[in-house]
This record gives sequence, structure tokens and C-alpha cells, in this order.
Amino acid sequence: MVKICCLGAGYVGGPTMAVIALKCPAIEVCVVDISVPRIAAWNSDQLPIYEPGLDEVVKQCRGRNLFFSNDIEKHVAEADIIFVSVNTPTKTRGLGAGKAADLTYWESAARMIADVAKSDKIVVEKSTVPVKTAEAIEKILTHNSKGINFQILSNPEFLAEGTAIEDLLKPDRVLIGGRETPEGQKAVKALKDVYANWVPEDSILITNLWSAELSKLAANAFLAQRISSVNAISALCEATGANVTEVAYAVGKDSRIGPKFLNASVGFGGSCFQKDILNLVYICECNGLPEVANYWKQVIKINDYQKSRFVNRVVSSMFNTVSGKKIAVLGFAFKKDTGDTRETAAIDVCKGLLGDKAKISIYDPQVTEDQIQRDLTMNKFDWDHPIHLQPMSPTAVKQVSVTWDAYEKPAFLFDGRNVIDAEKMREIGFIVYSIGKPLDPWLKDMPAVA
Ligand SMILES: NC(=O)c1ccc[n+]([C@@H]2O[C@H](COP(=O)([O-])OP(=O)(O)OC[C@H]3O[C@@H](n4cnc5c(N)ncnc54)[C@H](O)[C@@H]3O)[C@@H](O)[C@H]2O)c1
Ligand SMILES: O=c1ccn([C@@H]2O[C@H](COP(=O)(O)OP(=O)(O)O[C@H]3O[C@H](CO)[C@@H](O)[C@H](O)[C@H]3O)[C@@H](O)[C@H]2O)c(=O)[nH]1
Repeated sequence: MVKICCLGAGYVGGPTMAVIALKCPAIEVCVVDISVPRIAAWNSDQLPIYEPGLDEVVKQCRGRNLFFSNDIEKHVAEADIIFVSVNTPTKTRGLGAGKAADLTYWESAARMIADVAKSDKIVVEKSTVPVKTAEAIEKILTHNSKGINFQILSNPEFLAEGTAIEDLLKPDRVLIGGRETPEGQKAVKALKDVYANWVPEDSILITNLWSAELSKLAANAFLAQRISSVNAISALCEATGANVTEVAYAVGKDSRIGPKFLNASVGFGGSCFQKDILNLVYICECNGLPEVANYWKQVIKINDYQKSRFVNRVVSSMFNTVSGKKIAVLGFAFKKDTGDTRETAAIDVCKGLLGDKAKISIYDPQVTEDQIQRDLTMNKFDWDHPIHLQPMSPTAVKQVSVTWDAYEKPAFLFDGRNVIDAEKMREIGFIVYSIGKPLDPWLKDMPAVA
């Protein structure tokens, strides 16, 4: 029986391995993690992450061929294929701080694998990593290999949170990169055979290692770039009376452009887009390509601009101050159908409003009060480390309250996702701002915002 071990029981490791276990009953899958509470939660009825459809898949396989454990070394030693799906946050200090990927967790995982392995292993990069990481990992693994053969594969994950199970069951593609040697190709085939249990052959793409690693960063950069493009146009819509929904629809009807990922918003969030673009920018700089680096940097600049533009709209429409004013925030996670708050635009918006002394009341049924308080006090990039290694937030933000009832009625409504029926709300008496839509007469008379 083939044995798979996955290091990292997070948003990627958990769902990905659950679906492999579901689709490959002949394979034993064990997901391991350094966090004790996280593994305890995976073994309970209250899974550590919210993802539609995940509970059912886990219930079906757990105890059959899917296991969650803190006994990392035992499961690594026994496995034929080891997926590494640990955190790869943005570096906060030292060379490349604020841009480069911090590979501390990856490196310690690789050293541990090298230490405990007693038989040949296929080691799969599931985390998103800089191009050429496989080369460094190979060095660590083979440095003291005691005659053991390690093959490194790159198999980046493309799932989106909120639709992870759907994405894993029907992926647009599975990408596998490996060495172009006979041993490398044998390892590629072994991993391909796993996915071939449910993914059509022509959707499994085989490339060299560096193409696979770079494709992941490039895909996220392209996706984020579409959002920044439509968000840039949303500002122009507001200035001209055009409607961004109509513009995006008309643009997306061109089959070369396509309709997806063109929803204007308060800005993209999530643990991946910003981190991966910063990483791409850093790699371009290191390779002497400043023009390319600046091109991608602009995607993040527009995203930051969109978030502060939204805050400025709120403040300027309430006579240029929100000091002491009660503002309800509906939704705190970075998108619907998830409780994940990593890099959510809501953090920047709340911090912006708190900077102007607003009193904020937050409602999100998937996010705990403790998490919201941590998010509003945490330093930049600390959020992407394993939760038990994050610094504790020193004090709670007093102007913030968290509510479990969404029905409180403010006079103004600022829709950062264009999800409400603005006309209906206006009929009830609200003053409404929707991103990229013709402005309410009230807002038109207020000072212009940048
Ligand atoms: N979240 C997504 O939607 C998504 C999608 C595709 C790729 N990715 C990438 O996948 C990787 C993981 O992301 P995530 O969202 O699952 O993160 P996560 O924080 O949810 O999970 C990572 C887990 O790894 C554990 N860990 C850290 N070091 C470890 C070690 N040495 N041994 C065992 N466990 C260890 C942590 O405790 C944590 O539970 C990142 O590189 C990310 O960029 C994420
Ligand atoms: O038209 C759109 C689409 C998305 N968003 C926002 O963009 C962010 C990211 O959304 P999404 O991409 O759906 O979720 P993620 O879970 O961050 O998934 C992205 O990042 C993952 C991690 O690398 C990749 O695996 C996925 O393919 C990639 O879509 C969220 O804040 C969305 O609200 C918009 O503002 N407008």
C-alpha cells in the first residue's frame, strides 16, 4: 500500500489530503503538524477550518485511510511520498524583508525529513515557493543522505478558499514538475498515478521543476492583476458616471478576455496574492529585472490605493470625520464561504477608520472575536506564521465590538463588494456608496477622494 504523509494540516494540507484519501482508497494518507490544537481539531467534530463540503469528505475517510497526527517523525519515516504544505510567509527581517519568502518552516521540514528517512522518498513541494527552491531542498536532503534516494517534485496547489473541495475534485489542471532524469521521471509518474485516480489524463501537466514553481507565482500574479485592473477602472467609473459592472461585463464578453475575476471590490485579500506577488517582485529584482519587478509591484499599489480610497469615501461622506461615529462592518473574512482573515481588506479598512477614531461594530459569523482583535493589533506579516508561534496581541482595541446580530441600522451604506441592491436601500432611506457606480447626489457634493 502506498503511504502518503503531508507536513502541514492547514488550508491546503487538510482539504488536499482529504480529497486524495477520498479518491484513492488504496492509499493511506496521514496529515501531520507541529500544532497540537490543530491536529486535535482535525480529529474532532469541529474542524479547524471552514470550507463547504469539507466535513463530509473528512467524515467519510477519517479513520479509514485518512489520519491526522502530531507524531511527525514516525509518519515521515513510513511514507513513500511526502507532501510539504507548511507556511511560506513574507520575510519580516534581514535580506529581502517585506518581499522575499521566509523558508524557515520549509527548511526545518526538509532537515527533519533528511534526519528520519530510512528509505527512498519522493518529496513534493505543495507550498508556494520561490523558483529554484527545489534546488536548495535537494541540497539539504542529499547533503547527508546515507545512500537514500530523494526525488523532489513541484506540485503547486491552485485551490481557492471557499471552493477548495470543488476545485480539488475538478481541477482546471494538476501541475507536476520534476527532474528530467530517469529517476525524476519515475517520481513524476508515481505522483501522476495518484491524481489519475480522478483527474483526466490531459489535465495533468508535466513540466520541468522551474516551470512548475514559476507557474504558480505567475498564475496568482495574473489573477490579481485582473482585479487591480478592474479596480483601477472602478475609480474612473466613479469619476465619469460609468458603471463598473456594465463595463466589466462588456469587457469580459470578449472571448480573449473572458468574464471571470472582473468583480470590482474593496481590494483583494487572502494569504496568497500579495505574498506571492511580493515574492515574484523580489525574484525579478534578484535576477536584474527591475522593469519587470515594477510592473508587478503596481498590482499591489493599486490594491492598496483601492483600500484607502474606500476608507476615504467613508470618511469624506460623513463630513470628513468619523470620530466617535458608530460604523457597522458586515463581513470580516477575506471573501465569502471562509473564516480566513489573512490579509483581508477588512483589516485595512477597519484600521483606517480606527485611525480616524471611529467606533466599529463587526459582524462575521465565521470569525471569532479573538481572531478579529488579533488581526487588528498584529504586526504586518506576523499573521502568516503557524498560529501557536504568532506573538500574542498585547491589548484589545477598545473602539471595536463584535456582534452576532447583523441587524443594526446605520444611515450610510458603503458596499465594497457590490452585493447589495443599492436602489432598494436608497428607497428605505440609506445613503449608498457602491464601488465603481454612479455616485449618490450626497457623495457627489462631498470633497473628491484620492
Ligand atoms: N490557503 C490557500 O488557499 C493556498 C492555496 C494554494 C497554495 N497555498 C500555499 O500553501 C502553503 C500553506 O498554506 P496554508 O494556507 O495551508 O497555511 P496554513 O497556515 O493554514 O497551514 C500551514 C501549517 O503548517 C504547519 N507547519 C509549519 N511548519 C511545520 C513543520 N515543520 N512540520 C509540520 N507542520 C508545520 C503549521 O502549524 C500550519 O498548521 C503556503 O505556501 C501557501 O502559500 C495556499
Ligand atoms: O473578481 C474578483 C475575484 C476575487 N476578488 C477578491 O480576491 C481575493 C482572492 O480571491 P480568490 O482568488 O477567490 O481566493 P484565494 O483563496 O485567495 O485563491 C487564490 O490564491 C490561492 C493561493 O495561492 C490560489 O491557489 C488560487 O488559485 C487563487 O484564486 C478575495 O479577497 C476576493 O474577494 C475580487 O475582488 N474580485
